[in-house]
Amino acid sequence: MNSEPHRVLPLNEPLALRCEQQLRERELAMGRPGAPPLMERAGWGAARLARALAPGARHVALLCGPGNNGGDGLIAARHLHQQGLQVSVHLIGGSPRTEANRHALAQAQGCGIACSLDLQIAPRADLVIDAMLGLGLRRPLQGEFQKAAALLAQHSGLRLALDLPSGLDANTGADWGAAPCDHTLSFLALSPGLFTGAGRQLGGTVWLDGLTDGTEPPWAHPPAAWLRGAEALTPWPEQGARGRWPHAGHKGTQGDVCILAGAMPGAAQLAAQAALEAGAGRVYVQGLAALNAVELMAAPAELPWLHNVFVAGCGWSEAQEERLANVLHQAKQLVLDAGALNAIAQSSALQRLLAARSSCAQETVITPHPLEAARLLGMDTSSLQADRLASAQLLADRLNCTVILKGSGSVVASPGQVPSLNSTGHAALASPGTGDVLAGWLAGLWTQSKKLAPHELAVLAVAWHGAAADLAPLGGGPLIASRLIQAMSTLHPHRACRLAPTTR
Ligand SMILES: NC(=O)C1=CN([C@@H]2O[C@H](COP(=O)(O)OP(=O)(O)OC[C@H]3O[C@@H](n4cnc5c(N)ncnc54)[C@H](O)[C@@H]3O)[C@@H](O)[C@H]2O)[C@@H](O)CC1
Ligand SMILES: [K+]
Repeated sequence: MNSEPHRVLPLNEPLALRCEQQLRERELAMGRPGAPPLMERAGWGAARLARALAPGARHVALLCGPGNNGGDGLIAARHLHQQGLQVSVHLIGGSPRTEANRHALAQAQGCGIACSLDLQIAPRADLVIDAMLGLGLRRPLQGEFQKAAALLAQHSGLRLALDLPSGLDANTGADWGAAPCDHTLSFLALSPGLFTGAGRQLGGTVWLDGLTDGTEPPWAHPPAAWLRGAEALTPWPEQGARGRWPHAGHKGTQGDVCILAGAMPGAAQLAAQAALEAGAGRVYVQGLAALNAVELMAAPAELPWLHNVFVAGCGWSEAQEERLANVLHQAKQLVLDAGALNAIAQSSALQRLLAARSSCAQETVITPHPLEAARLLGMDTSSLQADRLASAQLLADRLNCTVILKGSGSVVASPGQVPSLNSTGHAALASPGTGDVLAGWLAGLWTQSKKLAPHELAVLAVAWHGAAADLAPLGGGPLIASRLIQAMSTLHPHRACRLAPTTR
């Protein structure tokens, strides 16, 4: 069975993301004598998708680079020309540097396609295909490439990138000068860089053509990362969790959460409300004079360390930091955010305590945003953001815990596991308090779900958080944290199941 381009999101199942090296190995493993070259299949897939995305297009302009990415574009140009479209090819970066590109160029010219060194993209082109650079990107765009990217960014036609937006780093999502595209068609497998860093912003709607004919060998290595998303919610695997309370269940059977509040009461309140809505049996808050919801409870003076999931750090100031060592010693299951993370960043003793927790059968999930993660790693934020996957993994390995590195394409990393990239959510989530909601929601799920590992719970919570934002009526503005809790709550499939209650 021959593959064809299909839209990647929303996901039906976890999707393997492959680094450049794995894609190169795969290309070699798939090239068999007698089979059509992969580039031929890629160009054909690109032409098909171009027609589907812009069925009324009459004029297509292609920016083709000197490597095999340019070759994909030249083959697409040939097919589009043969289908009767007006096609103009702009050769960027000089003469072909690969045999396959040379062959594709000769074929395109042989069909009578105008291939020019002129950079001016026809303003009337309905569709512009970016085939300048793909996996072979090695440095920031300069000269002709930079000019072409600037023209592409300003063009009014639909923009389709082949394999990757030219200038986007496949492995890391670092932006080396790419123009944002409306669509990206990737070949063989998806790169992590499309889903984190600048990738979500630059790639637009992502499509995949595996270039398979059903006879390929299996991949030789585990993926570089898993792409996760709303699929994590559907088979919510834990009986009795989040809304699916057993028929004879009650608040005492669902598990409790304890939020350790700080100087800014709103943060703890949001985390507590989120834990409650996530389905925790009882939610205690310690350290607040007044609680904003009647369902929340003041924590007892003697904290029940063994039976609660604890959340520490939301709204903390320095005054709360001195209790952190005790929390790290005592809490069996612990979510650490914000102020707690900044305290740990400044203290190697606290870092050692945190790293030692897993050897005492204590589990921890930390939820840093990029600045907090950079402080924990002792690096600057831009270096951390330049490779979010690697940074999150380094942090997880160093602190021996599960890390949720927030931001565009949140990363979940744990020691010894393939990291995950989250595909749900958007910038409206970056409003004040949404991090507190995530920490509380995670704790609320965790306390009901003793069988799921922290890594999988973190994947689930992050996907839920983003999926609620994807579905909430936004009106274009930021998503207010308290409204996000409501959106997360109503998103749960069980809400719909209320119409047909079970007797289980
Ligand atoms: N790997 C695979 O399995 C497949 C690859 N194919 C295509 O082949 C592409 C990879 O081809 P290549 O390895 O030839 O790489 P590219 O076509 O991405 O570009 C490589 C060339 O660009 C130069 N270059 C790198 N960075 C530059 C910069 N910033 N400014 C100017 N020039 C720069 C390099 O020196 C090299 O000459 C993929 O992205 C994909 O489009 C497809 O044909 C099918 C399958
Ligand atoms: K490209």
